[in-house]
Amino acid sequence: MQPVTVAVLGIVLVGVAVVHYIQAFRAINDPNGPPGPTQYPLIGRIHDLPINLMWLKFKEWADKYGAGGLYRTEMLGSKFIVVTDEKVAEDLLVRRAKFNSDRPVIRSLFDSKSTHGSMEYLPLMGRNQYWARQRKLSHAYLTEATNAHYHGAMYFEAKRWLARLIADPDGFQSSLEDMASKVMCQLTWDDPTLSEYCTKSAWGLLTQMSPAGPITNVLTPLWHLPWFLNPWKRAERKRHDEQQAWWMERLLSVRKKMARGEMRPCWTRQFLEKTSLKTSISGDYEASSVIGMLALVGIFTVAGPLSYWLVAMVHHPEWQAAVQREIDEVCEGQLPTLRDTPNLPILRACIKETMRWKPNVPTGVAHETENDDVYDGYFIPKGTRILPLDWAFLRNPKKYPDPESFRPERWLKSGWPTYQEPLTQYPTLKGMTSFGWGHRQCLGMSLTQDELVVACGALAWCFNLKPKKDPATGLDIPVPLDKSNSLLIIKPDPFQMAFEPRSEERKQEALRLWEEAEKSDKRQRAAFLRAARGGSPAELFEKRPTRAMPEFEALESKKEDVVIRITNRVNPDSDFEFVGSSPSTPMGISTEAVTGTTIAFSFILFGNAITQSFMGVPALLVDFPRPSDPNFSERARHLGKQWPVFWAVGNVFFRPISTLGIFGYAYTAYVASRNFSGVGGDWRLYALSAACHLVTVIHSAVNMQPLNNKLDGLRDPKTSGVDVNMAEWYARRWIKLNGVRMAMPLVAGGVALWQVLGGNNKMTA
Ligand code: HEM
Repeated sequence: MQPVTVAVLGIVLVGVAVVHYIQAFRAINDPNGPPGPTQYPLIGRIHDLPINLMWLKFKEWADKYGAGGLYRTEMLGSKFIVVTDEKVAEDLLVRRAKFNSDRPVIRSLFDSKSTHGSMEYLPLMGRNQYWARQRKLSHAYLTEATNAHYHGAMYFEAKRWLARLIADPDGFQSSLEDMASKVMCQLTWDDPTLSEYCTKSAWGLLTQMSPAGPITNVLTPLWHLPWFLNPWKRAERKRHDEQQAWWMERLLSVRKKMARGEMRPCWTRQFLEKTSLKTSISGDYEASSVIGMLALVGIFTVAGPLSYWLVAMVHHPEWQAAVQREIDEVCEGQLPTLRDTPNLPILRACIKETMRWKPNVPTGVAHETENDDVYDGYFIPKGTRILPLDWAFLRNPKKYPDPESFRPERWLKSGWPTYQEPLTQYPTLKGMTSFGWGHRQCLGMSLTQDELVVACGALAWCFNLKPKKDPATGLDIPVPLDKSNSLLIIKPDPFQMAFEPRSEERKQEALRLWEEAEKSDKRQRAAFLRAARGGSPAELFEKRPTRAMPEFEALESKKEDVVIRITNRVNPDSDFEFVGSSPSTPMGISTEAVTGTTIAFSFILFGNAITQSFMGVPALLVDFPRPSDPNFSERARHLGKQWPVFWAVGNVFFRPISTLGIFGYAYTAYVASRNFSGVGGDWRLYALSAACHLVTVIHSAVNMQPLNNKLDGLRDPKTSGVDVNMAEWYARRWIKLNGVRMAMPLVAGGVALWQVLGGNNKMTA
């Protein structure tokens, strides 16, 4: 090629690229679209959005572009509407919740939205069937626990924490998280000793899902590198598999203890004993995930505000003193309990102000739109992420004058825009913007408020929270106000402070309370075990039917992003040990729907066969003459004419549904054999049901059809060659053979129904 030609081609190509770029630039910065920082094609605004303290940059843009309550931005092709005003959030996320309640994909998790049925992370799921049923279950369990004051778990753990702070004040940050974790481990598995691993596991998931976690959450294309070049995917596979195995091990261990009558009440027992019989939760895998996820989500969410409470109290000794005075007066020297909550408005105001001042999910959690929409004249395309920027809501100077300062009086004194009466009820954390919006609003609001009242109340009762003195200089070591990690749920960076018991008497009282609580707990546990082993109360808890759940065996699925392949043998001494499982149903088909429909088919076929054998054919044979009777030939011909009418429905309708029965039961057998979620039971019995339908179909074709032809042929014996004298015999033979078409669907449907209702499990329990 001539150099001139090359040059011309080069210029043309560059020209085309420039024109495309300009067009893309104009499109992305459409002057009729929502306001926002200038976007660049492909990258959007990724280049100047810092990974650290990202919400501050979002707020800076909010101040510049968000006067109308929202602005838009883009990151590597993902469109964002950042909402900066509560009213707009209300419009978009509550009033239009029907189509604005989906979640965006989190790239560095496998199937974060559960699109392919992984069913693992309720708060991250798309708006699908798994989310709906898990949300319902979580809501029910949390409400019940709230009403029962968490069965004393919070009081118990708060006392333990006070004793730990007295013994090791410098370890306060880890004992604080451990306290929150122990509360959740008690509620979920009645086992506070699991807290350490649970916290570690929560940390792993939180990091993995945060934009400031693995780079693949920001530079998403990296996630798609081949496995051998992809350290992020390999690391996530390991983390994920360990977490799922651990959750599953928890459930199996509860079931084992239940079998011995040794399991005290907790959510997992509640599920296995009661909920599993009536819920649509698909099985062990899903149950272990929803309960495990609840345990995880309740750790850092509560630990964050609790850490900031310490910061607030150290910086505001005047409010600390006010809280202490209130508690001393209201509780008359006792540790505060949840019954005191209405009488502790200053405590609640300081807790709420802490959460306003230092929100621990500062960016909010993104929703994703499922429809194209127009809001306030702006077009919002389907698939846009809507980010309710909590940092901006809580720093709105109109609603929160002097927003940067810690001012609990804004909740306590009339004249402040946020003041609300009665003070026995307000201030309350419930309904705060920090807990999100619409159909996805947080389910842990009551738990958070209650745990913070108990824990912060206990701290104020026992300690003066102060800066720590530097032993070298004798000066206060500063407690920073603006240092935190940058994960989705934040907490302050490690800092030092002092926990000074308010008096020697209080200190001794705190130690005594813990000693007493610990002894009483041990006594109760021992008494429960004794009763269980003695046989009587155990019967209250065991030998109840639990829903049939398949045991687990190795499985691999081809779809890398969906498969849950648990490879480590977590519990070698368990009867229930397993090496793998998959949560999803093949091709996303609901097994329960298939099995239910197939069982219905079986019983329809059974009903049809009964009608034919005991009504239909006998009716045709009423007063059938003998062959010697002069009317015989005419009557036989008549039978031949009636027969196709009688049998047509069988051919057109019942034979195809009998065939569908084979496929339906075969599918269920396959699902049960591979431990996909869905109905429980023994796959061999479902295979037996499929075989019954197969027998029916073959029997119909081989034995019944020739008789049909003969009966049909009675219409015109001369051409068909049928022996007319045999007319009644053919019909009676047909009735006899039809017995198989009655028995087989009955066996198939009966066995399958029995399995679905958990009968098979009762035998093995
Ligand atoms: C200070 C404490 C907490 C804060 C600030 C918080 C915040 C949030 C936020 C922002 C969301 C997403 C809302 C949305 O998408 O609009 C959420 C969802 C959720 N939270 Fe919390 N949360 C807290 C404590 C808890 C606790 C203690 C639990 C339970 C033990 C909990 C359970 C959940 C669940 C299950 C969801 C998912 C709801 C869904 O997707 O349908 N949260 N939370």
